[in-house]
Amino acid sequence: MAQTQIAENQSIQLPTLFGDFMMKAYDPEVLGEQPTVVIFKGDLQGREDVLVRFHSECLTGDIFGSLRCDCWQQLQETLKMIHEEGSGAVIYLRQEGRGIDLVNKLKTYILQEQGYDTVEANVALDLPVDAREDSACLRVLNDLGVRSIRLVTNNPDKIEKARELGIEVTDRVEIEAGVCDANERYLQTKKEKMGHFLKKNQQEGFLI
Ligand SMILES: Nc1nc2c(ncn2[C@@H]2O[C@H](COP(=O)(O)OP(=O)(O)OP(=O)(O)O)[C@@H](O)[C@H]2O)c(=O)[nH]1
Ligand SMILES: [Zn+2]
Repeated sequence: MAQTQIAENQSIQLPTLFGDFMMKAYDPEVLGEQPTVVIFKGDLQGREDVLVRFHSECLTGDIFGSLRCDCWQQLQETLKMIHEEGSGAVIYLRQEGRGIDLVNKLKTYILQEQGYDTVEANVALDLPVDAREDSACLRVLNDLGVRSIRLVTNNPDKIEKARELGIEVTDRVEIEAGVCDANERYLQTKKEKMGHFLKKNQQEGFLI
């Protein structure tokens, strides 16, 4: 007979293309929002310097493999890194379009097709350039018992926001993946206008 008593917030096993992981979903704190998800490996209770990525939802990239951005490649690369290291976590935040939502992101894509860059397109539509709020990360890290993290990101703002939340970030792990024709301008804009630590480009190997 199956055990029907399910402990609150229990993790499930998630075998993936990248190895065996565990997964948990958290009820949203705000009604109507999507649950934050964590996919992780290893017993992280009390651990320091855990490899962690805060990954912002990107339906076009994460689900359909869009090459307009680098999200899908970053997600895959991080899961591979965690698997190789034997422990770590990806906190999947429901912040589609850097928090402006999918419909608005697609509107910005229409402007980008007319020549606007990713920042200009948001501004032209009177949308914030970055509307993300990361407090869910603290909730997840506390739940897993993680003491400090090595954050997988190229975004300096993410590190600063994490520290403001009280998360101890001991190091940054760079994650450059999947530069191609379709996302080169997007990456260049992240580097020039948002200060991302990005080096590579597809021809010369490095962004200028
Ligand atoms: N508004 C907007 N959002 C986008 C666009 N392209 C991708 N995104 C969203 O951007 C988010 C990912 O953020 P990025 O700026 O690519 O990277 P980051 O997460 O800040 O930094 P990394 O940790 O280095 O990946 C996802 O939520 C995507 O849906 C775009 O052209 N406009
Ligand atoms: Zn994306």
